[in-house]
Amino acid sequence: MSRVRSYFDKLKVSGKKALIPYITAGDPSLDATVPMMHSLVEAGADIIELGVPFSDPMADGPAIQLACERALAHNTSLKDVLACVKQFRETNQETPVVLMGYLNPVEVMGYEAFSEAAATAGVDGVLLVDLPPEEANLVKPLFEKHELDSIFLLAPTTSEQRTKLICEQGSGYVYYVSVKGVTGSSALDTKEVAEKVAAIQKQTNLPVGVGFGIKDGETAAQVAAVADGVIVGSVLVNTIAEGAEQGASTEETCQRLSTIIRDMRTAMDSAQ
Ligand SMILES: O=P(O)(O)OC[C@@H](O)[C@@H](O)c1c[nH]c2ccccc12
Repeated sequence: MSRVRSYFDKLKVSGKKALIPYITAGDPSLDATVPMMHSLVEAGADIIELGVPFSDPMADGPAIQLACERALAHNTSLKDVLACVKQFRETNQETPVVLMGYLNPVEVMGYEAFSEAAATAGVDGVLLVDLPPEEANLVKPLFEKHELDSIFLLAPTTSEQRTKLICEQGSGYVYYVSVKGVTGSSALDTKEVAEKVAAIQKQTNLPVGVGFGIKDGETAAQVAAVADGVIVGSVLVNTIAEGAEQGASTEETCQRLSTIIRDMRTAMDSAQ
């Protein structure tokens, strides 16, 4: 069984929900990425979504677009991102790492070469925003061969039929996007999320993670009450950006990220 699935199973036994932070690799620097990953885990993160910077991140709002720009400004490549995962794995073999990005850099590296390199580095799952499940057979056999989970997005507008297909094609977990729009949005409707997640859970045994618009302990706890995982990106990425503007040290930025994650962890656990 994949590290992602067995981690979710373990959480279920202890009655906890997964807290899944997203950061963009290479932002503000490549050197800061691995220390930030470790800090997130120490503060209570369960799975890390590591963003592969891309020049045209069409599903991302301004916060993550700028993070991609900062990372690309010093030439962070897919190879660099994989090197981060490898370095992270030197001292952490438990925390699943999911690469989050767009198809183009993977295509440039080559699907086979990417799958092999990702698995060797210690990546557990891959979410390619612009790879629709209908075209997943391009890469899925390779991901399976290398024991990489394929994670797909479900939107509020996804039909029941397509939800079924996504659940069949996906592994590890499915990602329910809580609102129409881009990352960093603000209007999350917990009631609507609860209904959608329940409908998805009827279709699949895969854990359902929810992301978009979760920015504090309160929203994290509300979502944790109705889903298997809580995914949080822009609030962390904005904190990283602020630190970079103020000339904060990596340590200082790590501490700020820890505070946010710790608050969410506490709120999520006490609400269970
Ligand atoms: O930023 P938010 O609103 O907290 O949502 C998480 C999201 O950023 C992260 O999962 C993510 C980063 N890039 C993406 C692209 C598509 C879907 C999801 C993502």
